[in-house]
Formats: sequence, structure tokens, C-alpha cells
Amino acid sequence: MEQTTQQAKLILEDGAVFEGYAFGAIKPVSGGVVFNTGMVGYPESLTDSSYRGQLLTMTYPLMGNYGVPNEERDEYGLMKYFESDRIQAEALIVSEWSENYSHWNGKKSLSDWLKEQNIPGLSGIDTRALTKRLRERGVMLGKIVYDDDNAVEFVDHDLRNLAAEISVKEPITYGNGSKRVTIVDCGVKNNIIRALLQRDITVIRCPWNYDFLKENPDGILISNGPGDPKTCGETIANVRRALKNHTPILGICLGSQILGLAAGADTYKLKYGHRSHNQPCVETGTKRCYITVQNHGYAVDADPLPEDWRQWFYNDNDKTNEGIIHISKPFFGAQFHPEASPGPDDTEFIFDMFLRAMS
Ligand SMILES: NC(=O)CC[C@H](N)C(=O)O
Repeated sequence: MEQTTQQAKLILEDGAVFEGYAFGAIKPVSGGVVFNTGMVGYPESLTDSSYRGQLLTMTYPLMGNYGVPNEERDEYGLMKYFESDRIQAEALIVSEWSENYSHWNGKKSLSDWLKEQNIPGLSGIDTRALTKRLRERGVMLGKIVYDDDNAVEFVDHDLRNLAAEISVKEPITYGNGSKRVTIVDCGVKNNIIRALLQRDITVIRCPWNYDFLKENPDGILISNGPGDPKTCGETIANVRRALKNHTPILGICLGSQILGLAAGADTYKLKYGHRSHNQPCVETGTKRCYITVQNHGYAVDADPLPEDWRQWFYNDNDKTNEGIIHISKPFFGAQFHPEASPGPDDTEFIFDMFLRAMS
């Protein structure tokens, strides 16, 4: 492992200071500090739009050891090894990073990638102590600074409509499958698009506030995305209109929250969120427990849902809602990520359920 000698620090909203060393770009930044307990997957997580506006702490102590993959695109023009075209997190906080990466597809070091994308890294941090603090006090705003503690103010990016910033501006069509699905793009991960394309579906990726019903789709997928779901008012209104019909709707993560809000549920911010590859989710009824991939800070309060909806999954750690389902219409939302990337794909069957609902 190599460390630069430039000192840098993380200052939390509550005044706590964690001193370490800079790597990647040198740039003072601020945002919500979150932690992910996955052991691998930094290329996918950093490019997952749902991390936009966040300072991502990886609790696994060694990062960068397999480098950063190549930038190849698939036949649809989607990057094969990343979840979007650029790093979306504001910064990366680690204990150690490895300059000497080794992997068949490792093309550059983590630090070089961060530099190239103008994203700061902070190493030499006791990420265990930081995570314990966030777990005890709840997620907090933080900033990474160098010589001047006041180089940036604390900023809560979630107050903005981040989904609008990241969404496509015009509809884009992918593939030529027999069913047509509109993806409401609030920051969609490439692997969600791919999961549909692999199932003989034409994907129409629409802006977050697009009137997708005019496309007369066979199915509607509301994507994952950054920020507070309540900032996506126009999407919620469009989904509410779609609930009057019978066209299948699948919500994933932010999409499940938007589906919930459209159906009459509420959403709230969790104390410290779920970000890992091993979150246990129990299916209501079957009591079957799935190991799921997660990255969310908000959750659905399913209690206010009308009687024709029910809780589909709950988290076995903290018993919070992890999915909702309509009792007779083909409407369902998963708070976790059935497309995995990174992490296990045990819940990929949800895409098959969506496909069956369309036939
Ligand atoms: N992965 C996601 O879609 C995240 C949804 C939402 N921004 C949250 O943090 O809860």
C-alpha cells in the first residue's frame, strides 16, 4: 500500500474530526456521510447514481486491490463494468487503498481513476470508529477539507431533486424485444436496463418527469436513484395516474418508494440506511429469507397503504419495509436491488415475475 503524504480530514456535523491522507483528486467536498459494508464492488458502487451527493465510506479495510476495470461498452452502448458513465459519489473514504492492484481486468489504480474523474479520496481513516459513530448518532453531513476547515460549508444534497439532475433529458430506446417497457430514469443502473434487455424487452428509458403512459408500454419500471423520494413529485403524480390502469409496474429502491408514495404510503429517512451485499429480507407469507443487495437511506412506511396493498418484504435486521405489493393488480416494488451489481443476484427472479405479469 502507498499513501500520499498530503494530509486531509473528514469533519462531521457534530464536530468530530477524522484525520487521514488525501488520494485521488484534491478537492474540498461536502455531503451526507454514509457507510457500505460490502467487501468488494467499489467500481459499481461509485458509479451507482444513488450515491450522488454522498461521501461513501467503505468499512472493509482494503480497497482498490483489484484496480478499476476497462471502459468497454456492450452492444447497447452501456458500460459493461460500471453502473453509469461516471463516478457519482462525492468522495470515497477508506482505511487503506492499494496502488498495486491485480486483476485480469484491472486497467488503472483506484487513485488514478478518482483523479481522472475529479473525485477526492480520503485514506488512513478508522472506518470502524466512523461507522460506529454514524450508527449511534445517525447519518450526518460531513466535509473533506485540507488546510482550510471552512473551504466548504456542510451541504445536504438530498434537499435538491437529484433524480432530475441525473435523469436522461430525452427518451432513449434500447433493443428490439417483443415487449416494450418504459424505465422511468431517476438515475437507473446499467444492470437494470440489461436485466430487461436480456429478457426480450425493448427498453424506452424516459426522463424522470416524462408522461410515460403516452408510450402505451407493456410494463413500467421505476428506477433506483439518489436523494429523498419526496423530491420526485412529478414522477409520483405520473405513477398515481398509472395505478388506475392494469399495466404492470415494478419499482426498484427509489422506484419502490415512489410507488409507495403514489399508492398512499409515506417515506422517512432511516437512522443510518442499508448499504451492503448481505441484507436479509423476509418475504411476507412464505417467510423465505433472501440475501439482498442494498443501497438506501430512506424507507417506506407501509402502514398508511390502502387495504388492497400489503408489505411484500421486510428487513430481518431492523424489521423495516423492503417491498410492497398490490393484492390483485400487477404492481410491486422492491426496496433492495434484484439486479445486484455489485453483490449476489438471489432476487433476480423479480424481473421474471415482472415479465410474467406482462404476458
Ligand atoms: N438505491 C436507491 O434507489 C436509493 C433510494 C433513495 N435515494 C434512498 O437513499 O433511500
